[in-house]
Amino acid sequence: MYSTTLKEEIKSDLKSILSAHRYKHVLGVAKAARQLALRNDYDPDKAETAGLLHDAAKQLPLEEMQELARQSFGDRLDDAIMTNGGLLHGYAAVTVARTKYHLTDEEFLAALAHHTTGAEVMGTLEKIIFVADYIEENRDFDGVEHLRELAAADLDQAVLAGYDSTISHLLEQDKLIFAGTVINRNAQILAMQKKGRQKNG
Ligand SMILES: Nc1ncnc2c1ncn2[C@@H]1O[C@H](COP(=O)(O)OP(=O)(O)O)[C@@H](O)[C@H]1O
Repeated sequence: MYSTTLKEEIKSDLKSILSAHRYKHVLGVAKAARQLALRNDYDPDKAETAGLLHDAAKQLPLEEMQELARQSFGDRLDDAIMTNGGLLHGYAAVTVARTKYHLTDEEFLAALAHHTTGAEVMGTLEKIIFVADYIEENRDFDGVEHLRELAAADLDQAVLAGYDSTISHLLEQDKLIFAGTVINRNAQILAMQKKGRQKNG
């Protein structure tokens, strides 16, 4: 399903539609996703393919992203997401994956959709792509090394640190913070607390 042939086809398509900088980032995310999958008992080819496709709609005009997102989500997305390409492109990538590559696996599509916003409940692949986007080898921001260390040790801690990094960065820049990110961060903390309680009996 997530074969070398498919990955090569996707890479060749992306190379022609993305800037060199974005294409390099995408290859970095695919590589990081593969490594995180191997560390977390997940299918590495599926994770690598999701890494390749996560930004497939990133450089389209907002109107095209909106049209693509509507094809998969109808009017279910918040206006705050629908009007912000930075938040919307992952949801638009779902339609690219479905229509261009005939990928229909729900876990796979959710990982594309939620790679920027996160979600209140995330499965392993969603977490892998969310974290890979921060830690891939071309990223160079304050705190990236710490995030890489967390990701190597504990995927859930890295997800939380990812939310924190985005929120801090937006605060520093006096930018709007999509409220869903704060809600999803709280849900991640509660899920980690619950898991800790279960582990400790
Ligand atoms: N909670 C949020 N509120 C507002 N903007 C956000 C939020 N989360 C991410 N963004 C912005 O959306 C854009 C896309 O983020 P992201 O998908 O992580 O980047 P990339 O596509 O480069 O990997 C970034 O400019 C980021 O700052």
